[in-house]
Amino acid sequence: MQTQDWQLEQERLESVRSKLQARITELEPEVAGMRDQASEIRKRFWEEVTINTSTHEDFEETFYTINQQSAVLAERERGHMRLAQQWNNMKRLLPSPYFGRIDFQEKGLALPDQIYIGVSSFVDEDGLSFLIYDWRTPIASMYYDSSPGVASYVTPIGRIDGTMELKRQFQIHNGEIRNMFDANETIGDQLLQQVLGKGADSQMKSIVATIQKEQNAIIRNDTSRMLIVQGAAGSGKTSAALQRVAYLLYKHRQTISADQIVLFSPNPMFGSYISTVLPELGEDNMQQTTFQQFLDYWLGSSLRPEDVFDQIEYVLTSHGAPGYEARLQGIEYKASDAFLQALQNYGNWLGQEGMRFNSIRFRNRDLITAEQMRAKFYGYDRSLPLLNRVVLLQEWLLKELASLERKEREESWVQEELNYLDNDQYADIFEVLHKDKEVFDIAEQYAKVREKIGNKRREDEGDFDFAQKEEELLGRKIVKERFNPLRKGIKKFSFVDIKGIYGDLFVDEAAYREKTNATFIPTLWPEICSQTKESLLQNALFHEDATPYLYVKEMIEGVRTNTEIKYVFVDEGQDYSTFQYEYLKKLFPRARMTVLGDFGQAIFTQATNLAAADSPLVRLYGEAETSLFSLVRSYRSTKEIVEFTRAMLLDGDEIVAFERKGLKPLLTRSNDREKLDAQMVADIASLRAEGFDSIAIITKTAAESHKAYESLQIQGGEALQLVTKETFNFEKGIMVIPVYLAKGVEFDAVLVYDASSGAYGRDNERKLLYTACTRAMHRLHLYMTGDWSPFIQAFPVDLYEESEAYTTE
Ligand SMILES: Nc1ncnc2c1ncn2[C@@H]1O[C@H](COP(=O)(O)OP(=O)(O)OP(=O)(O)O)[C@@H](O)[C@H]1O
Repeated sequence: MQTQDWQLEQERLESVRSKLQARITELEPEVAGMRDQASEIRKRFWEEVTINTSTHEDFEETFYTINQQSAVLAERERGHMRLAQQWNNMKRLLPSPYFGRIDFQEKGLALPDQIYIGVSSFVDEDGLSFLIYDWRTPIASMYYDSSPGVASYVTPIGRIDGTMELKRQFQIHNGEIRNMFDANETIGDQLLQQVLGKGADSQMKSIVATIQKEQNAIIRNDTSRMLIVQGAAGSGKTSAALQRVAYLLYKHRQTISADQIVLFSPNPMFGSYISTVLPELGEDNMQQTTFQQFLDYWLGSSLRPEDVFDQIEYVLTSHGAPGYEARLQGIEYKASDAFLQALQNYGNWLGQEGMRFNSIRFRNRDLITAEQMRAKFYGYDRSLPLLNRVVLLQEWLLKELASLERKEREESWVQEELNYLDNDQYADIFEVLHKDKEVFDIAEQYAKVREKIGNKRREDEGDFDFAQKEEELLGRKIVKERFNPLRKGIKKFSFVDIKGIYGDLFVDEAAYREKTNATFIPTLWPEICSQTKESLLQNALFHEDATPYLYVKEMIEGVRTNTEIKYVFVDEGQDYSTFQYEYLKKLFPRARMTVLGDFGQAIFTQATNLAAADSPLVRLYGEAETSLFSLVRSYRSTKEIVEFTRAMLLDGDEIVAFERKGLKPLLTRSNDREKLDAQMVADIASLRAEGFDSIAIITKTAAESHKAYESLQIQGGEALQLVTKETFNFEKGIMVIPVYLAKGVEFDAVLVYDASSGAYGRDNERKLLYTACTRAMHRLHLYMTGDWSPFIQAFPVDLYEESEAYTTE
């Protein structure tokens, strides 16, 4: 790079920075002023309006004044937000205003444009010349998509053709150009090398300066209803997803806001890991949740749904336990398309027979029996959908209940309860009654009606037996209060016995076949049935039953929907079953979906292959509305680690390593676990000394994490953090973590605690080991006593180094 170029760029940088600084200083009082104004209006809101409701006209006038005042307030607040956002953007730009430049000669124009690209736009005083272009503008897409030469970009009014004459990358810190490269490649590897060579952080970073072409296509795709990304470990799926959120928020800033986007993440800790990316880009965070939180919310009060982590812990630790094989078959079947179809058929069957209801009981007797409900329900027109009939039944029940409530007032317990009211309670209710104008009106009306019906002269005030009437009213009130929970229950459909209806699926094979028309039934069905019933009996739900249960519940009670959400993102999408996707589709009917995942990391039994030709995901919205992207280049790990890890997968050949050099993975064995633990502690110390701050000891299960944590401490391991499913914050340091909780995150160095054939020998453990090893950015160590996992034994020996544990106690 010419010194002169460098100097010119530094001068331009200084000029842009001083303009930024000047604008920030200029806006500062305005921003503060608007804030004060808005809060002043808010404070004086009620002083400005006179509430007058004496006549209809006064009321209307009051109403309009309030509306007007709130419109003024809202406008000021919007103005303040816009200004504050501009101001914040400029402050964010100041230390490093841009990271890229392209010179673009548009066809037909005389001179090329210099386009500088940063995290947001900045326009010169003339209001026309862009000193910095936001990375999300159409013109900036060329920076990611094209190399110098013929280039074009698409705007809302059509395609613009021309030639890219220069493409330059910058690393700018605190107003100084630290590095500058002219790139021939789409995005020069040099800069990416530097970025990827850095240490892991407890928070993910934005990648806008080095987005790769194939990632850019995902970020900017705005046509598909369903966008599926299958990508190797470390290929930037999560990164692409987050920059995509920022892109959508920019492109649709007039119509959508961050809270209309929801991201499903694999565990709560992951939420903390990615929480700073969007704010770093000047955008608000989208909503974040886990599927588990959803299940707990919708099922939690009536049943205890097992969480996915307990399920996987069972799968990984209970081999050979009674019922294990059946449970495994059950997990697989209950996540399948076949079961979904069976439940839909079950819905039709229930339309004709077999609905179960809960009697409505009061004071130890049935007010309305399940039998009455069944008769009523099947008395409705059978061509009506199940759901409509349930609603009709609900309406009928509410009416019935109202008349039963009236009758109940005559029951002796009401009088008894009145007698038992102590003086204070009586006085309280009495007082309330007196204050309650409505109740007086009722008493008054009651008197009038009596007068009419009985054709009797209305008693004088003095004749009116207030004591008696009030006692009646008290009685009513008591019954009403007691009936309230029943009413609420009916409104919440508690008269439908969902538990019984779901349980009826698991009686025996013949019944199941009859109710569902199922053609395929797992071989261990009788055992699956007894396990499921047993768990329901204890008011618990296996994880694999939770979503199907919810599906049946909603088939009968109606689907809860959220029409506000416009985009749904599912990270680690391979871990969701067909059911879960069907459920998400129903829950968010107006949303577009982006699903990112890696079948190579499908460690849960209910996995979905995102990219398979018959993937249920493609069927969800249909092929025409679905786009499938594939990312094969792995950015996280060094070349040596990628070459080692991809050899674990059956189809790992297509994974491409990014050219970043490091040490080969190190395999350490010993016959003595204590000695091995001592070796691990010594290795951790030397990794720390080399400057690696984030180190994970990855175990297969939570149980093994506890054991490892304790024995490493005994061997002198200090400052270890034990990560469990309850850990919400991802912190830098040395952590002991089960592999399924380390999904999606990364560490400078990974130490696999036990890579023996005992730990990772079965076929379903291959992907677990792959997931564990692919968390490593710079160093990977594996330890074991006994024999190496067969997935490692099969490797060519030049993929790793070997050593014996040498430390002695
Ligand atoms: N274009 C890029 N520029 C710089 N860094 C990148 C780029 N793409 C990915 N990375 C980095 O690579 C690492 C892995 O990215 P990310 O976590 O998004 O991958 P992933 O596909 O979601 O991985 P996994 O499936 O293993 O969870 C991160 O450190 C990320 O910052």
